Amino acid sequence: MSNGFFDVPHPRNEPVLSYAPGSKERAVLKRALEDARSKVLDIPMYIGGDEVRTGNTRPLTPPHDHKHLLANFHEGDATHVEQAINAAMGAKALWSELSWEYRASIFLRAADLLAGPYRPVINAATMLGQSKNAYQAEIDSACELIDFLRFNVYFMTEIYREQPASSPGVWNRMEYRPLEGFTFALTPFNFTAIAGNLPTCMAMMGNTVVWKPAYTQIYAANVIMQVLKEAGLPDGVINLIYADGPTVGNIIFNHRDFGGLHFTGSTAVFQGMWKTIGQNIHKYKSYPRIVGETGGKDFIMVHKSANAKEVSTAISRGAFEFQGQKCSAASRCYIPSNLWEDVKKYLLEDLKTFKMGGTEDFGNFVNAVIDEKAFNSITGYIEKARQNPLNEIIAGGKSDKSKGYFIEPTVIVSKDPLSITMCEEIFGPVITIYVYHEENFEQTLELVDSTSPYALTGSIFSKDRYAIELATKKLTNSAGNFYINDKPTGAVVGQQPFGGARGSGTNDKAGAKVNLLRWTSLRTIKETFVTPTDYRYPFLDKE
Ligand SMILES: NC(=O)c1ccc[n+]([C@@H]2O[C@H](COP(=O)([O-])OP(=O)(O)OC[C@H]3O[C@@H](n4cnc5c(N)ncnc54)[C@H](O)[C@@H]3O)[C@@H](O)[C@H]2O)c1
Ligand SMILES: N[C@@H](CCC=O)C(=O)O
Repeated sequence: MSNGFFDVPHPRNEPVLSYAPGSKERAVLKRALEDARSKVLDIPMYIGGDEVRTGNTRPLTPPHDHKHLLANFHEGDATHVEQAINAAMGAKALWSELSWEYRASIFLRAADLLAGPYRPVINAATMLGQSKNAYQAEIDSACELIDFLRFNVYFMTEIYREQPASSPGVWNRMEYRPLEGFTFALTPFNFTAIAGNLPTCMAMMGNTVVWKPAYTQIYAANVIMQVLKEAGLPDGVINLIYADGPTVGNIIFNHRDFGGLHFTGSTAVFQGMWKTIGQNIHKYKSYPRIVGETGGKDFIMVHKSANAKEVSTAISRGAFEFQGQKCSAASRCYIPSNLWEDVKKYLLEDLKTFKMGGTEDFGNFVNAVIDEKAFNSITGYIEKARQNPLNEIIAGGKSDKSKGYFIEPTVIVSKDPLSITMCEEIFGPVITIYVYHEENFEQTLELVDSTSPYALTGSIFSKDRYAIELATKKLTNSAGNFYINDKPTGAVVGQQPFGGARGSGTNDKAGAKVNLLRWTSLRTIKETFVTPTDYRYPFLDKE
């Protein structure tokens, strides 16, 4: 029984540890990396209370060292998708009726476990499984995931507090029910925090979940599941399965009790699923909620008044951190002719100092791309760009997949602002730069807006306030996250709610109250204290 209106701890962003040479956290993380490297895990699916091993195993290897075996995971098939749905449906009644503060406690405890004993474990898993260096793993798998859990609990209580007005003699109440049926979380490879956030924020609101991560993120997904179990998540609330996407989708999107999709991944996959859900709409008990955060072709737009060194630094970090595999990564840049020579000089100086290699060497700024398919796709774009006489590759362009999937950070300068690499999402360490005449700022803003179907992130660099205001207005719909004098990556939960519109998704802002609202179905209750007993209006017969 719960008697009390409880306040949850006010969330603060988890401090980012530095991993400086000689620091305690660096030593602990190094040990966690050694420990993880020294064994081969056997990773099951988690369905209901069971660890499910099918015997149909597939290997997991570090992208930067693909001959080293980290783990084998057990792949499932259609029967496991059915089992996961049944487990989610079976757990629903108890979970949805559990008082919210007990649900909240589980996720707050998970956050503290991640901030404490599991921090090196989940960072090491992300560094090895996804080839993310220590600094990038820390902001993702530790800090952002911890923030998602703590802030979402807080946002949940803000939602529950929102209640309607009541007139005299009446008490109106708003009840925040979970969605009917079960929900589905489909998560990408690139952020451990996103993989953890999508299923947990639905579960927090009282839903039960079938969760399918990208195969290339399973190594860290397994740690998330261990943390949730240790935090006390009851069996069947989140069911983690590994089966190929279309197999899973085919069963889930044909199920009468499918209640909602929480997706992050590529635009093409999202659009395909939306179409299937639309075609099947008559089969469902309710209209499923559909939330998808998808691709981007994120820009840096520079005004003639900008500082060249600031711009080159934003390119170095915005385009090449985590090998450009952030949906927010800068991949097209518009530089005025008066600044180009300086920006180019500083950028090439930076690139010469980049070290590329595995994640266990903390000096490497650049690591490997996620897998061979991504390697082939990205190098294919570079080769196509090389063949275009309007392009010049001024840095990088080489690659080697013999030990790991390494691609040099690549800078293409294009005389054609609509060349392929200016327009399409590449999702790798490649940026294309278009140098415009310094007096053509306004026309170039129009080009920025119309070049790509996406609208995820973008930056304006300028010292001129009029130019900043003009860009902010002209690019109103070009980005869901817009940055002034900063790189377009690195959104922080609670500070820059994240997501884009147009081809980049439904813009339901990860790590924000508006996102949690999608996972609840409101019931309005009106209670009348003195119920009328006469149908006549008070003065009906007094005329
Ligand atoms: N907007 C954002 O917030 C955001 C954040 C991270 C990544 N992304 C985007 O994600 C993409 C990179 O991630 P990815 O390569 O893992 O994306 P992806 O679309 O290939 O995969 C995402 C998930 O969908 C599954 N999947 C793939 N094809 C499927 C199908 N036909 N049916 C059902 N499921 C299917 C995958 O197995 C994976 O679990 C990029 O486009 C990037 O921009 C967007
Ligand atoms: N939220 C992250 C990007 C997530 C997508 O990959 C950022 O802001 O850089």
